[in-house]
Amino acid sequence: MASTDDQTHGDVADATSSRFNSKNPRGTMPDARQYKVGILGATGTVGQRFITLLASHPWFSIEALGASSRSAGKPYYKVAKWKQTTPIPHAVRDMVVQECTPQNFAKCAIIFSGLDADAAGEIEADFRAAELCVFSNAKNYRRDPHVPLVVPLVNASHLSILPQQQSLHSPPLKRGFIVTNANCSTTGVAIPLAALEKAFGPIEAAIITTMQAISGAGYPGVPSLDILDNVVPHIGGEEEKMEWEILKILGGITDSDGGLRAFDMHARSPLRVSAACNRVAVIDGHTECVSIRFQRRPPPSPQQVREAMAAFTPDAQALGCPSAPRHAIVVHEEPDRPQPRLDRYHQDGAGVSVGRVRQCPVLDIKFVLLANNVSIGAATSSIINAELAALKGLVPHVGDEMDVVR
Ligand SMILES: NC(=O)C1=CN([C@@H]2O[C@H](COP(=O)(O)OP(=O)(O)OC[C@H]3O[C@@H](n4cnc5c(N)ncnc54)[C@H](OP(=O)(O)O)[C@@H]3O)[C@@H](O)[C@H]2O)C=CC1
Ligand SMILES: N[C@@H](CC(=O)OP(=O)(O)O)C(=O)O
Repeated sequence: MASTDDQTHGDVADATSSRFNSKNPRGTMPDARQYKVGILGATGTVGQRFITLLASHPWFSIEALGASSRSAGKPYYKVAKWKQTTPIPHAVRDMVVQECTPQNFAKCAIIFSGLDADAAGEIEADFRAAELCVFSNAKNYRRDPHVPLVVPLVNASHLSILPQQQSLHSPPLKRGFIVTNANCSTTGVAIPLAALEKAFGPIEAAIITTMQAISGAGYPGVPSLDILDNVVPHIGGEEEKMEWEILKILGGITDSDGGLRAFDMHARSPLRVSAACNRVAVIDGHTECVSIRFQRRPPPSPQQVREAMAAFTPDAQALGCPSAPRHAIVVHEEPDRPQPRLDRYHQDGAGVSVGRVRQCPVLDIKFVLLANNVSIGAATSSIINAELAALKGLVPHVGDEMDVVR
């Protein structure tokens, strides 16, 4: 079982828990220089979490903030409806919010995007075309055949498609790219599924029922009269995203006839996924009930599943990404865990909590998971993706020659 030695509970833990991976302690940088980063959608739910997490990041320093023209030109503290449990970091409080144009972010090596999907498509494409490295939370490019959809604790290897994305761009790019992370519910379930496929081989079927927090809908999100005392059994487009994104994330990359590399959508061992998504009256933290069937017969026992999940060590941890959780999956023995209120800020929301691992009388195994939708479901994943890209030499410092890094 994963140790819970560093476990802390409740919202206060957000401000106090030890954040950075001890394998790569604070201050250890790939090349002793900080990367300047910009945040698009900085005033929103995900943008605020970016700011909180990046304020003390050992490699990244916040250089510029962007949002809509409603906010541009004004000091950050005046336009952000700040909902984090810690104050706005001093260094960004008075920063003037910019329009989201590449010129305003020219000093940045890395761009984190928490843009509303209605705006993200065009803006992120413009930033990539301006040779900026974009790490996006928006759904717009997740299905692009040359854009990696990376859950950093699962498929960091998909970053290897980036040179192809750059060479196919018109005109070809030297440093700009887009990396997306997944839908928040997708991210939560992809991590234990990846752990189990690594230990026991292909999973054939997954049936997932989500109970998703209000913050998943951004701010101000779902009206209180719709969600208080209620469960809403529909989140537009969510089920389709989960059923599709899991296949891209858990699939590999193959070489096709034309010499182009392509995502194989878990095609060699087809996985069928059914998702049912519900909005519940929880502020942060998506809970998911998952039943799975393995290809292998006989399937692993619940105890073997618990042990495999607790032992799962993703590349991001082994490589020393500072924001990777110490335990990718924390396995609970208590029959009433995980719970959003108790478990969502464990490890600063960077891991997944799993409990109630038991036999499923219809498929093989069932369990419950909890993932912080705004942290590992959004901002934390983008940040670890950028750490991975930096470690792999894919993110040059502004002003560096590209042959230094490739
Ligand atoms: N919340 C979550 O749990 C998750 C969210 N996501 C995705 O992350 C993205 C951000 O979500 P979230 O933070 O919840 O959304 P919010 O609605 O809270 O924030 C949206 C942000 O986008 C900015 N924005 C809106 N329109 C424009 C525009 N035309 N030009 C420039 N900026 C604009 C807003 O700026 P302003 O304040 O000026 O209006 C704000 O900063 C979305 O794409 C969402 O789907 C992904 C996973 C999880
Ligand atoms: N739809 C998710 C959050 C989200 O914005 O997802 P996506 O980035 O896939 O649109 C939720 O409501 O909880």
